[in-house]
Amino acid sequence: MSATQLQRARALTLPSREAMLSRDPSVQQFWHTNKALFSDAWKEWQASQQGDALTLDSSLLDKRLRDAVAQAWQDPSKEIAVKDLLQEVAPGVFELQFFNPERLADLRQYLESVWDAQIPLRPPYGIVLNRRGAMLDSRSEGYLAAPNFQTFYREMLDTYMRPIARMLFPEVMGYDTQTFGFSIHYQPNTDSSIRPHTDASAVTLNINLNLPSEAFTGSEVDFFDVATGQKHSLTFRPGTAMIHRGNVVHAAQPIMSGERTNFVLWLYGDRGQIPPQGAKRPTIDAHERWTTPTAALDSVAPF
Ligand SMILES: O=C(O)CCC(=O)C(=O)O
Ligand SMILES: [Fe+2]
Repeated sequence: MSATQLQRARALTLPSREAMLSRDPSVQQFWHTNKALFSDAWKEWQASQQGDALTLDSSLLDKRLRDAVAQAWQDPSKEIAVKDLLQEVAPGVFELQFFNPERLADLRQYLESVWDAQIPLRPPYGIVLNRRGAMLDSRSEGYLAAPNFQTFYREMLDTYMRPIARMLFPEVMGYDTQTFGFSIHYQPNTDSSIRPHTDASAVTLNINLNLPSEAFTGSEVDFFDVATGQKHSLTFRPGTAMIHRGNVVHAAQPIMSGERTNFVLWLYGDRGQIPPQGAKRPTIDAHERWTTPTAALDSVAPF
């Protein structure tokens, strides 16, 4: 009997961490050569999961957010109800309850099953290589191509993130056609921190996936305010998200105990464009904000 695509994908050996870090050409070739195989394997894996599979949909999200967003899509003049759920926790950094903490166990279990699938997944290595993270966007090599996850990923970006980003940062309008995303996982002694940097995004939504029972210490995210020279250290609570322009300098302090898991989602324009420095904040009608761009998704990946 011939092997299935899932079996074939599982039989492959992931490029070494050293090869990935040195960006050895063989690594890109590995992902490129096996792209269709991995895509088929994820479909096959998903089919094999039916029955005990979690329905990945907006029922995982905070109910108040879900209701306010649904109302704003119906009637954009009511978007203020969404804005009321956002708190500015540092200059230009807004916090919101994104996931329902009580549903995070389901989502995390899904992500565990993704690891158990043993299909090669490419970890993110933007600034540092995060060993227990995965690329989420279809533009990325070795991304999490399970179709139901992809539908959910698009919903997070299209239904939730983009209109919220446009409300807070109107200058991103038009620089928000393209998407990018990855997951990260910190734990002491392996991947524990990230140095100060800006993101190559117009806007970043960083969502925490820690269960209420998963306490951690350290791992504050520092946001640097260039205007005042002040540093604001913020701590994620389960299911909360922080949304900020990509050009805000930020860093993650070392995690001292426990673990932290987040989804990091980006929006930017075609060919990686971001709003020019000091871009004026245009006045945008609410009806323009609550729309989904029709531009084709390009295939440029920031890393
Ligand atoms: O630690 C965090 O949550 C922030 C991660 C981050 O800034 C990044 O991956 O670009
Ligand atoms: Fe970042």
